Amino acid sequence: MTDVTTWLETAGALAGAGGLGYAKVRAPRVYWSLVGAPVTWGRFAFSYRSTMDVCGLTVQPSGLRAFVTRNVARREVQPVPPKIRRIRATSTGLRVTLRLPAGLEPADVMASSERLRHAWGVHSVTVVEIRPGFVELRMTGYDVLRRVKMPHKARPHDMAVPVALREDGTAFERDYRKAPMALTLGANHSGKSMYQRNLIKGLAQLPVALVGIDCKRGVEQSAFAPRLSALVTTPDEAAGLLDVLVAEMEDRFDLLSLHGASDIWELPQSARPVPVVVLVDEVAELFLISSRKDEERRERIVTALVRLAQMARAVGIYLEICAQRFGSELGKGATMLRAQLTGRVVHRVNDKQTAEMGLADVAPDAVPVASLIPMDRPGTAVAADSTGGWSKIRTPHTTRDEVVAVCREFAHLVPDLPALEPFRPFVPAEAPAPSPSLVKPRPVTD
Ligand SMILES: Nc1ncnc2c1ncn2[C@@H]1O[C@H](COP(=O)(O)OP(=O)(O)OP(=O)(O)O)[C@@H](O)[C@H]1O
Repeated sequence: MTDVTTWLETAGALAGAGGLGYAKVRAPRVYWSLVGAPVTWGRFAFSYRSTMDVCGLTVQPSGLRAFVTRNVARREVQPVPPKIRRIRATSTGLRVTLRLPAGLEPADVMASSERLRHAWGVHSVTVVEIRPGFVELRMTGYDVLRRVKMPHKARPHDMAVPVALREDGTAFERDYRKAPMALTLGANHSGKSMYQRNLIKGLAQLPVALVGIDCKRGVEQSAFAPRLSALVTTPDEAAGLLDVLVAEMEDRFDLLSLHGASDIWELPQSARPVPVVVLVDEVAELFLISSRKDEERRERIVTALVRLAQMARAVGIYLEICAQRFGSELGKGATMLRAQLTGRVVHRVNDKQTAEMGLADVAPDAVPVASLIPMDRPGTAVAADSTGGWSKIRTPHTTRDEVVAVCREFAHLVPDLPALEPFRPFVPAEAPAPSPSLVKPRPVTD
């Protein structure tokens, strides 16, 4: 058995010494498919039992099984590892489904993931419980977050948008029906706008209304105007828009009670109002005030945001809030609002407290991971949800022009929402392509 593993590794090393060594660095996906996958598969298949044994992931067989092995098969009784139910190679690694024997729990396998990673020589091993008694080992053969390529099948659907890639090679989806309100934190240049850009690219293709609040005078969101139902760029305008959204929420609640429904998704499609996603680029701009006379506006904004965050899920109004920090220093209402934002994505932060603001209440284990995101990896973040689960993700690098093109292509999906009409951004007409000149050029020497 060991001979075959060694042979496979030697074959891999020989291939690596030639052109494939270059592929390992420049095109890790190609290298993985040609060399990494067969080598890892062989290593896994031939060392599975012994690796599980040394990692403490075996149990003593049941009395009957031990009896049969000893007396019928006449073999030595050995500890039993989890049964392999399925092995699948993907473009980024291997997926193995294991049935856990009585006496082992998913946490035992998770605790050994680092040892398994070294034993099989892969980049990472992530353990996911897929249903009671079954876990999936997701191995990646190389660092998939170095150059992010989203899986082909990842497409926006229902109210879910694949927005980034997880460390285990799967797509991270922002699902508004699972986590209706979300907070994205990160220092300057950590990749928050790139995250929102990817989100807008996906949302633009769905039948939803997009509302932008970008108090950086619209520098981030105004380019996406063709697909926006509303855009405001100053705190004063934001206060007006939020009042309109609260009124819209109340009207929608009246509609729900008329139909005896508790949620817009229970309404028949013909009566269902269109979902609205409100994207706030930098929430601190809405909280901060420069003079006493701004206090009343701030109070209005914060009250409206808190009311929307608390109740608007049922009527299909969702908040997507970005901030550099989001602590009590922003003033009254900040922590109350933060507590309502269940989905959390934390990019690189400047201090541990900011990571704690985003993650300590939903996934405390993830705080050290978020604090250690390197500066040269913009777009990398820790995404957590209220179930206590979290994963390391990175957004694909998407240019503004790509998103603008998608917004133009799907501009016809901007829904008819009369209440938002006064906030509809001005969309400059596309410059017509220069038509071919009918005048025949003449040489100047004539
Ligand atoms: N996933 C990514 N892959 C590669 N580069 C990225 C990624 N995300 C962001 N960047 C780059 O990092 C830089 C900062 O990104 P971005 O503007 O999104 O950060 P930000 O957190 O919004 O910053 P600020 O708060 O200053 O607006 C940009 O040059 C962007 O191209």
